[in-house]
Amino acid sequence: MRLKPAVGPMILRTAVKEDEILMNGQILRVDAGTHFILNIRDFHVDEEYFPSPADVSLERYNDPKQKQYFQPFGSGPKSCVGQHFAMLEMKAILFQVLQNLDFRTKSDLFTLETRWDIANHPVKPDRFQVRRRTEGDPS
Ligand code: HEM
Repeated sequence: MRLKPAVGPMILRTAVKEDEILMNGQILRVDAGTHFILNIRDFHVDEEYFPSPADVSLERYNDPKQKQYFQPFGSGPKSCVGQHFAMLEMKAILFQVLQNLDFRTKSDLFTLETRWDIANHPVKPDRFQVRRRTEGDPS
């Protein structure tokens, strides 16, 4: 969801009124009606928000800054209405699948080439080795 956000990666916004925003240390004047295209993936892999961005670690989300900039569902009043349902559904499915099956792949998630149609998926089919877990396997 961070390295390969499932949906997007662009979030679109339009300024409803004239405003000023701080960008790269400079104040930028914005006219009403200005369109913004925000790339979620770009800031998900920005060193400034996510140190060592290629590393996968759940500990990241104990850090308030990384938690704030993790935006796979967008944010604000136009964010994804299905996000809580989607999180529950994904956790339930992953729990069942990972409890029973062990997946191995030679691919590196950071460099794996993917593209977005509606959802994000690998450009080339990937090869996974799948094995049924047995009792006593390391989790
Ligand atoms: C992994 C699953 C999902 C991801 C990553 C995802 C991601 C997103 C993103 C990035 C947006 C744009 C948010 C923005 O502009 O700030 C969005 C909008 C939306 N999503 Fe999802 N979504 C997911 C699942 C779902 C599900 C399960 C539903 C419905 C049950 C849903 C319904 C919607 C709707 C209706 C919007 C438009 C909200 C609006 O414009 O006010 N999404 N989603």
